[in-house]
Amino acid sequence: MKVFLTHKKDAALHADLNVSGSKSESNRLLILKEQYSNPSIENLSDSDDTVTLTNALKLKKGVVDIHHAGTAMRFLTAYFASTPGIDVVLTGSKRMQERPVKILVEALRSLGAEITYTKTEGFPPLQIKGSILQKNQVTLLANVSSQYISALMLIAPKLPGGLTIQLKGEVTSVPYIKMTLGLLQKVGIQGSFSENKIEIAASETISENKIAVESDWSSASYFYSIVALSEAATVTLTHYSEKSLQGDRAIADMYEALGVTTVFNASEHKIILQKNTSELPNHLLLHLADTPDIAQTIAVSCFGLGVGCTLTGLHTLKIKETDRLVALKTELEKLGATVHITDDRLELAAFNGKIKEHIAIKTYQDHRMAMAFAPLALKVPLILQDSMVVSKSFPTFYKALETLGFSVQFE
Ligand SMILES: O=C(O)C1=C[C@@H](OP(=O)(O)O)[C@@H](O)[C@H](O)C1
Ligand SMILES: C=C(OP(=O)(O)O)C(=O)O
Repeated sequence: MKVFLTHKKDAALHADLNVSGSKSESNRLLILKEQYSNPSIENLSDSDDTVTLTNALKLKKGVVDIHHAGTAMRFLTAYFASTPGIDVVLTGSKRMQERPVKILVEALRSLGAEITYTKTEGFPPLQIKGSILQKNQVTLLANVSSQYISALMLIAPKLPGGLTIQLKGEVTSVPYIKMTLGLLQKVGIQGSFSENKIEIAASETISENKIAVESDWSSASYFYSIVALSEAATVTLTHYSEKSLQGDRAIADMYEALGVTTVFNASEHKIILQKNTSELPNHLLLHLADTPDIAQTIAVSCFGLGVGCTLTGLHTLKIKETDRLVALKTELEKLGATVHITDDRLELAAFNGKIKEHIAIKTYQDHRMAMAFAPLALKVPLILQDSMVVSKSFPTFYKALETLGFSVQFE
């Protein structure tokens, strides 16, 4: 379904919005809860990826289809492989079958897991027979996806001797590993992460029985972009705090340079995004290896603001929901941009022309393509193809746009 987006002239860009819980935190807590029957989770993400994982965790046999959900694929591979009685074929969407999983499968096999590929070596679907994994040391490559490492960390405390994970190569998406460790520690499991070595102690029980998930900072990024592209705006978002387990909280600091000031209201757990009038840079240089999910938001904001940017550390973008580097270049250029990409960086030339109107942006089965481009409707009427992809992480996204005065018409 296509959506036609414009912003209603003179509609006020002021709103209080409720964004649901982080899908990354939620999916980690669901795996812990399945293993320990605790904790109960407040502000659970309403994303498709979290619903998919919740349903998949009820299955013990047969085909388990996790659609587009990368964390579900990786976390379940480890969880199923380490759980006796499980006998499943774990599969996903066509794209999921192109997203590599070999590094994780080999790490689990080295611990004693029974996993075989049913189609293509190195990729889902996987035939998994669960068993108790007896070993407690593993080494794996850390420069492809941190999800492999988080997957091992989440099953580690249930292994008889805990787990020591040795990381090889430059570690990517580090805040997600720290988030996993932070959540384990929050529920009373002992662990450490320093100098490429992660140690997680075995634990029969956990100490916390209730955890509130902070709302999703990757979802918040789209409101930063909206405020940045507006003439004036104040957007309040609930269930956020200044100190976060989510690396994408860095968006608050990054957008200060793009005209958005964040006020942290600690007592009400809110953030208030306000348009500031500081002068924009000509060119922005950002290294995003810690925060890959906000690269699209930033590239589109910069384009709309006429700011050039060099975004580096993007080597993981080509194995996400789509090749995000190619998708960004193709769609930004339709609007008039000049974009240069390599394997791990994107260069956008400062654009001072007129953005092309009524362009149909392709979303490539990628929720973040739709949500990253939507804020440009503040500048020009815009069409998003296959618009419902947003539900992977943010099912109420278009409702939020309407609250902010956007006209949202589906066809
Ligand atoms: O662990 C997680 O929750 C995630 C880790 C990141 O993936 P990579 O480690 O593959 O970069 C991120 O892009 C993804 O959206 C969520
Ligand atoms: C990459 C993402 O998710 P996943 O890897 O979990 O599919 C994302 O949400 O941007």
